[in-house]
Amino acid sequence: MLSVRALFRIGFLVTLRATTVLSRRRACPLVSVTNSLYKECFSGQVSTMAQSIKYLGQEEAQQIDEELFSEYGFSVDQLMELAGLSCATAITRAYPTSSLVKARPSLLVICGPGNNGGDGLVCARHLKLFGYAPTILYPKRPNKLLFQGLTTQCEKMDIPFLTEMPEAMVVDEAYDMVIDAIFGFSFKGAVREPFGSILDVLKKTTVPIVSIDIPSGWDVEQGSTDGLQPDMLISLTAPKKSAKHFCGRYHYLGGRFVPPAMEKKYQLNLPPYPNTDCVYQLQ
Ligand SMILES: NC(=O)C1=CN([C@@H]2O[C@H](COP(=O)(O)OP(=O)(O)OC[C@H]3O[C@@H](n4cnc5c(N)ncnc54)[C@H](OP(=O)(O)O)[C@@H]3O)[C@@H](O)[C@H]2O)[C@H](O)CC1
Ligand SMILES: [K+]
Repeated sequence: MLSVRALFRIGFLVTLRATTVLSRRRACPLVSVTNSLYKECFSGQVSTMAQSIKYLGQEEAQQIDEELFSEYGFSVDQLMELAGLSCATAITRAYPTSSLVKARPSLLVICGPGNNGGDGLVCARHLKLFGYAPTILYPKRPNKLLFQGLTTQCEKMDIPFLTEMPEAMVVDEAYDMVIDAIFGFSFKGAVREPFGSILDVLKKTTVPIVSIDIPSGWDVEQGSTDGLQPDMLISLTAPKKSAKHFCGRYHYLGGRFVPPAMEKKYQLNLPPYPNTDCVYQLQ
């Protein structure tokens, strides 16, 4: 006899499968479909697994970030290493090298001027170790030791750096995908150069785009109707409100570093990461 708990578990797996099929059809807005499926299938204990993960506003995301440093004693490079590693792990799960079409699994990693860009540098380094061939575009580099160190590490790993953004057709020909590490949760206002032109090129490309934390150029809470439409989103710590408008195929959660007391204080309701995994597939 199957227990009630086992039945809930089976229902959960069936829902995940249905969600995957729907997402491959790029049904949009996907998340509301997903949520209604969850609501339909689950009432009770299991529903707390995915249904009630908190979607953070911009100020709350920045507050949590600040508190991790000031109250919990983490350093930026510590969290950035974990964030970047989880991004590389999620990408490896969604796009294993064997599934890519180019002779070499070539990725273009575009890094912005803040910590989201730092996550991109760390992610590129780990992807190289995982057997991919990343190339980095890092047009606006902060004058800080942390970012200089991350850049040196990539250079020493023979990861090439581009001096300018290639045209959309060149991107499609040369790379299997683009990793968007341009802006994260501190993005505000109209996009300034050189990133406006870079995002314009990205909107014309057809290869899959993987966005770290937020699709760059999207309002952190409202999303965007005419912005990037990434194939994959990797939310760090907890999804931001704009993630409700994500219509791509894969949504992962990474950044498994939140202390339980903080999770409780902000009622994040994070899902249970399996075993020692540093990522959790939300969709
Ligand atoms: N706790 C966590 O989850 C961690 C997340 N990490 C990652 O960090 C980012 C947030 O990093 P932050 O440095 O605060 O911000 P951003 O990377 O989003 O970008 C800041 C830079 O972007 C420039 N900016 C902002 N708006 C615009 C715009 N409209 N046009 C052009 N440029 C813009 C801004 O420039 P300023 O001139 O305003 O200074 C900054 O240079 C988070 O999303 C995660 O990816 C950590 O790695 C680990 C902890
Ligand atoms: K991004």
